[in-house]
Amino acid sequence: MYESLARLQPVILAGSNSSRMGYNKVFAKFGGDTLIETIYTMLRFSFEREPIVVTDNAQLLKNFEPLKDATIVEDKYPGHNTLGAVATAMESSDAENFFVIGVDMPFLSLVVLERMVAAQGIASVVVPMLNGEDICLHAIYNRSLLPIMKEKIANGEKLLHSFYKEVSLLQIPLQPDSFEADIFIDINTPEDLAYAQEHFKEVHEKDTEKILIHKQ
Ligand SMILES: Nc1nc2c(ncn2[C@@H]2O[C@H](COP(=O)(O)OP(=O)(O)OP(=O)(O)O)[C@@H](O)[C@H]2O)c(=O)[nH]1
Repeated sequence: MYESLARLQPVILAGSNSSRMGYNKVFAKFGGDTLIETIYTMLRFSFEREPIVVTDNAQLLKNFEPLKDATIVEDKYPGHNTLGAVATAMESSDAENFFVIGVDMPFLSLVVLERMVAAQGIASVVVPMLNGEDICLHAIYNRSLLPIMKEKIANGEKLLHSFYKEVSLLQIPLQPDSFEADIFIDINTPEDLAYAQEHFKEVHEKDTEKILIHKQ
């Protein structure tokens, strides 16, 4: 089932602004662990390649015991946010395709992921789309994007989708109000965290076959 994910390089963006959360959300408690552990473990068990964690403070994460064996790289383009972080990941791995997820998105749908994986190779970005919005931090990026990303960085850009209009892009539409769409929660505030915690229980009860969660 997970065979098609084998070549993908999973990447967790774990920068630590967290201004809406009020504390570093990387360490927010989620499902008994922290968000970073939840995602890291989930990806480790689901992908063949070891996840790369990209952060603006590598030492902080290296000192965190549950990540002691993790590959943690520090942003090579500080101040260039998610755009710089993905470029950093590409420069730290020889992989062709990168599955990029934010540390604040603790669920993965196998159904959506399989659709994305099937589409990789057709376009240089494969991104789920919900209500007309691209979910940039749950998407697959091809290495061929690196030059345009670096060009954007040189021009002062920070946003990952700054180059979307200039490259081949495949959007995977999600049905609003569906179970699939429901798991695309990103956690920005304490209220989001409380909601996701509640949702976490529901997801467990509902459909663990289709959802990758860290519990094995
Ligand atoms: N490595 C890295 N990750 C980042 C950076 N900026 C944002 N991220 C990650 O990208 C994801 C989405 O970022 P935001 O939702 O804007 O999170 P944030 O900037 O920490 O939070 P706010 O300050 O509330 O906007 C989160 O997983 C962040 O950890 C960055 O400069 N470097």
